[in-house]
Amino acid sequence: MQSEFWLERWRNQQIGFHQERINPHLEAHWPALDAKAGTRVFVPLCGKSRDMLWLAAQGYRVTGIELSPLAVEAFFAESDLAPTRRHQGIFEVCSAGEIEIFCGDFFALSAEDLAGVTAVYDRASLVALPPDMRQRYAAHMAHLLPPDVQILLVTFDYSQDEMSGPPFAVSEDEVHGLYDDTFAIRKLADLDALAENARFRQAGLTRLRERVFVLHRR
Ligand SMILES: C[S@@+](CC[C@H](N)C(=O)[O-])C[C@H]1O[C@@H](n2cnc3c(N)ncnc32)[C@H](O)[C@@H]1O
Repeated sequence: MQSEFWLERWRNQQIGFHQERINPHLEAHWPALDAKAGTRVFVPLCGKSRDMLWLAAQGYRVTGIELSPLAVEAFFAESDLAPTRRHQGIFEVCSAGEIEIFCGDFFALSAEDLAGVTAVYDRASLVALPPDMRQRYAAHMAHLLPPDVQILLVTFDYSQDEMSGPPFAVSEDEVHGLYDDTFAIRKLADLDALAENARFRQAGLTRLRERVFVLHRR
């Protein structure tokens, strides 16, 4: 999926994925990871997710990455935070308090950029990418992340024939195919999400599963 697709989405404010409330799966399942407060949590493809505020409030240092500068600016403005700016390699990094957001392409991050990360919160990131990019995403994630890292992964699954993504359908088998070599995977929740997602019903979906996994680095 081209970067321009997402930049355009943000320019046109087509951001139906954004949630005003903290994601309930994050609140419910974060304790399944034993990430120590004070350590660093990575939020890939973070948009302007308010979940970063929740993680910071739990005592973590939060590092996001987001392609769209509009999303990064909106995050800090809507959180009443005035970010400072620095350059790290090719990235502009905006930070305020315990939250920093790298503005740019996830695939350009290096392992040095994520040194010390103990946990990852991936909601609507894997499902934002088409199949070939999901392979690259999982491989890059495994390359980037330190040993002993854990991931809380939230995915959607439906019949891809009923709707073209994003969000793309990511099956349980695909999660295993992407990560089995590098992570031990445990499913924490498997929910019928159609009732509470009117926009997906209107798009024609007849089935929508939302799944939550915890992944531990092998
Ligand atoms: C479906 S949204 C999810 C945002 C966020 N995780 C949330 O829960 O609200 C996907 C986000 O990924 C960003 N994105 C897409 N490709 C990216 C890339 N290669 N590097 C960094 N960000 C990217 C998009 O701009 C968009 O904000």
